[in-house]
Amino acid sequence: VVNGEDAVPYSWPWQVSLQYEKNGAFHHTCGGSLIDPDWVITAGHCISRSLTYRVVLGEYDRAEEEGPEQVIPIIPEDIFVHPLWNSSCVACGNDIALIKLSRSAQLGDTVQPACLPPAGYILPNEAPCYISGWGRLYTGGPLPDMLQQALLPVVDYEHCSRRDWWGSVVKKTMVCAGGDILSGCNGDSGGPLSCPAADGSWQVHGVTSFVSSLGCNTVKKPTVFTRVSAFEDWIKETIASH
Ligand SMILES: C[C@H](NC(=O)[C@H](CCCC[NH3+])NC(=O)C(F)(F)F)C(=O)Nc1ccc(C(F)(F)F)cc1
Repeated sequence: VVNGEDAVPYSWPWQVSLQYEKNGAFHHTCGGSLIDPDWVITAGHCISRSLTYRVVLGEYDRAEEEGPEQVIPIIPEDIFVHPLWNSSCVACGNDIALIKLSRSAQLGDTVQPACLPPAGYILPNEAPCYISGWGRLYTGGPLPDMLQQALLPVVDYEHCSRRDWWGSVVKKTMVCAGGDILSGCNGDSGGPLSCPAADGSWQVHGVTSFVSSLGCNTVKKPTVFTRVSAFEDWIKETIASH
């Protein structure tokens, strides 16, 4: 997250760190969101078939064992990347994946699932949402230890698809947010765009998908998220059948 701030510890209790194993050690590669005690939603581009993954829940400072962490291994067959995701076409969308945990998350003060938005729901322009993650603090910069957050106002499709904004790269199955000095950055992929609902709950409206290859916080290139409300049937189907 570029130009964000340290989150209040455990204030985004659905935020997870998706980590892959390399030479016996695990490394943060993406964010994700707990949406059910057994299921995490992340980005399709976060998954590669050849890697072994684990999920860490109740994480805050990646450099410290603080106590609430729950480290849960992932069985490769329990990763469901959207069938239409094409890794050579991030602009085509469908950048979404579901991960079934090998054991249920223990819910409490530091680990809670987020709600899903109503199917088909479209956020209005300027709606206030938050991005969170352990992605780079600036383009090419380091990964932070503490979870970062930033308030990113939604940029509706009409604005986001303007020629000098994302143009035809952005699709209606995506959500744009931010667009000036605040943005997501590499390593925030797969994490949540969390927006407050009228009833006081938080809904995960976006899965962090891409930023400009010119730089994370490029003016008129807001961070682009997979629009979760466009994939509710697939989410429900996948969870119901596994
Ligand atoms: C460096 C930058 N990386 C990204 O945006 C990667 C996703 C990369 C997926 C493709 N391998 N996502 C992130 O860094 C995220 F944290 F912001 F989500 C990038 O490649 N951006 C980008 C590439 C192509 C297109 C376009 F669709 F236009 F071709 C748009 C953005």
